[in-house]
Amino acid sequence: MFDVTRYAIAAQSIIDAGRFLYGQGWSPATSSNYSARIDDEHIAVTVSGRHKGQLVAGDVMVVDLDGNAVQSNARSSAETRLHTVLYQTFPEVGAVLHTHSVKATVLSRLLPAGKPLTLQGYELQKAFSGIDTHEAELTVPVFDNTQDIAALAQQTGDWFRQHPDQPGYLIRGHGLYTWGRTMSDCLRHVEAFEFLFECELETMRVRR
Ligand SMILES: CSCCC(=O)C(=O)COP(=O)(O)O
Ligand SMILES: [Zn+2]
Repeated sequence: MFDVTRYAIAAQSIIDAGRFLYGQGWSPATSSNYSARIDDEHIAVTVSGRHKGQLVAGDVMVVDLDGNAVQSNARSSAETRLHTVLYQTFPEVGAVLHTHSVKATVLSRLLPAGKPLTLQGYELQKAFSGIDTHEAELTVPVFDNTQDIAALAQQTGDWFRQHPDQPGYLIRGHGLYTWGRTMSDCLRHVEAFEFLFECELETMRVRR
């Protein structure tokens, strides 16, 4: 069982995040999925296929950390396991956001296969929790897109267990996953990534 008040707070944070992310153009149409922790065993997560700019309470449901629906007949996000693996791996994670922006999608397609995106020298890197200098090196792995979400969950879990300080990853031609202790930390991380992706794309354009 889960606490209903905690669920309501988590669901509202997801609804609000959807309005913001859709408004920025980072979660068009039914793309993207969002979650927020309720307790050690449960998260609130978006129902699959819902428009993320128009979320209402019925578009958010509860799953356990194995991705099983709790007190709901709805189908949770097709990518639920990409969320649960992060909550299982990092007990301090309180929210996970997956977005489908143009910049994340284009940049992930331009990066050479098998190489992560390395970010260094940007003052804005300090927007990420735990980073206090532009000299820090952020490594953003790029996983190939797949419809085999269980396999991708395994891959991402394995990578982040080895790199627990890195705040997100790209899926090629698909989008961004990032997380934080709170929903507002997580939203800040999405914004920071978007700024940095734009800088990287602009740098590539100028260097061509
Ligand atoms: C229309 S986008 C294709 C699915 C996807 O990548 C996504 O983020 C949304 O899937 P969900 O099942 O969470 O609605
Ligand atoms: Zn997606």
